[in-house]
Amino acid sequence: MALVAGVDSSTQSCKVVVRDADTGALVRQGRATHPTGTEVHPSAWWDALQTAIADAGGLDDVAAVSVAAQQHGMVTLDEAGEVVRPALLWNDTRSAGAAAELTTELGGPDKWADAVGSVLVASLTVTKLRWLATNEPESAARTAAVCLPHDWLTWKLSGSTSLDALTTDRSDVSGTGYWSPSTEDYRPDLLELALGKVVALPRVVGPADLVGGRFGAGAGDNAAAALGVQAQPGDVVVSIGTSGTAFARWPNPVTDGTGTVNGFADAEGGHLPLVATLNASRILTATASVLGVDLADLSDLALSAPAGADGLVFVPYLEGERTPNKPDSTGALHGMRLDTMTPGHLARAAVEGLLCSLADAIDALRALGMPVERVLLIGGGARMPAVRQLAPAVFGCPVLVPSPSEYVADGAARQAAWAVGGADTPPLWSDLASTSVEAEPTPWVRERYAAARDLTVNR
Ligand SMILES: Nc1ncnc2c1ncn2[C@@H]1O[C@H](COP(=O)(O)OP(=O)(O)O)[C@@H](O)[C@H]1O
Ligand SMILES: O=C(CO)[C@@H](O)[C@H](O)COP(=O)(O)O
Repeated sequence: MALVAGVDSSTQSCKVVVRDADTGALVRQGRATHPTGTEVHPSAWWDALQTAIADAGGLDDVAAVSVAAQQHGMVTLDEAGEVVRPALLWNDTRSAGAAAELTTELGGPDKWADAVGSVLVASLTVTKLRWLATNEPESAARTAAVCLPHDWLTWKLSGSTSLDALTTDRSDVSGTGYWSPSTEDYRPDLLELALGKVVALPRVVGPADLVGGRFGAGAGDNAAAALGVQAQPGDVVVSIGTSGTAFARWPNPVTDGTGTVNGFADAEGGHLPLVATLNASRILTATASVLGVDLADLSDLALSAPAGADGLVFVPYLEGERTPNKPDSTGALHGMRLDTMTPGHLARAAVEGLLCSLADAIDALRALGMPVERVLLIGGGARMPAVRQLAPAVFGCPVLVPSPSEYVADGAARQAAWAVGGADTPPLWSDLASTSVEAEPTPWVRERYAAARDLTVNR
């Protein structure tokens, strides 16, 4: 029995799974936590990976390992391969001004969408490079190479210290803002526009390539999740992690000049139009903390209140927001009355606010012509019964909830199995165990949310 391993180095933690390469059966797994904050030294990811690997019983017996990770994080390396400064993560909004500058300099949002598949917001790596050039010119001057979290971890695992050995994959590089999903080429001119110079970039390897004899190409975490749930055309995957995302596999590059949908590539040679929000599972943890309850009690409270929380609306922009692009926004509570000031109403409004923002994301994919035949709900937040139960009511369609698993790490493991097997397509692993959840649609919940979501103030 050949074994493969998959890693998910995500925002809040690192997870490692070891699976049977032929059947996909889970053999062992491990995890470790990441530091909080939106600026993290990559060595913390490396330490967490070592802990998670040890927790998973080591990787000596696996044929291949693939690393998937949070997207967009800016990892800067000097000539010697040393990290120049802590990475700015996807949810760090300090480069919002840089995004606006670069947008103007290229001639507007459509120009960026055409060039790199996405309209610029602070999440994209290229905006972080402009921020670096403007605010830390000494660090920018020392920077000899730029890569992403999964590129750096794969390189470190390989033991290499040469910048020439850095590799990435289509799915993750498509979120940098200096690679075109249409031509599948880097745009060094855009890198130079941002950073003031061209630096070394990872070589983009194919989805099923093996690097250094033992490492898969790796992927952005959402593309890996699509591999992990074995997403098919017509499926929309909704993930509730630190970020909220909705994405679908699609054969052609997608551009959306409004900036709602990112035209990313996937990890199978196709494309992955994706909507991402800055606020998702932490809406739940923050609300539980305010109420002084745990997540299980928050779920019970939410289910104890009526649909629509009697008009209480929670606009969940607690960390600013990326979609819609409101980096300086704060969240808001609307509809506060004596009778809606109860823990149950607040819990309900938090869950519904989260789901309404994701329903908007699904609608944006639909508006670009993506079929929504099945909605698959994954990520840590999908473990909450209230989220699972209310999702079909808010989304207005049945929702498939795959049984809890680390789908990003699973997808990375499936990629590793693909690389080892050498077939044209990833191996078909056994069908997901999942539950279909249905509920009577509650369109008024979304109408009320739509009326409130623009009523926010900035920090
Ligand atoms: N039962 C649960 N109910 C609600 N939220 C949960 C539950 N279990 C985990 N979470 C939340 O899910 C998040 C982690 O999910 P995950 O998908 O691993 O995120 P990420 O990939 O961003 O690190 C945490 O914020 C955690 O609080
Ligand atoms: O920025 C994006 C997608 O564009 C996020 O989805 C990150 O990739 C972080 O993912 P999680 O840690 O929340 O899973």
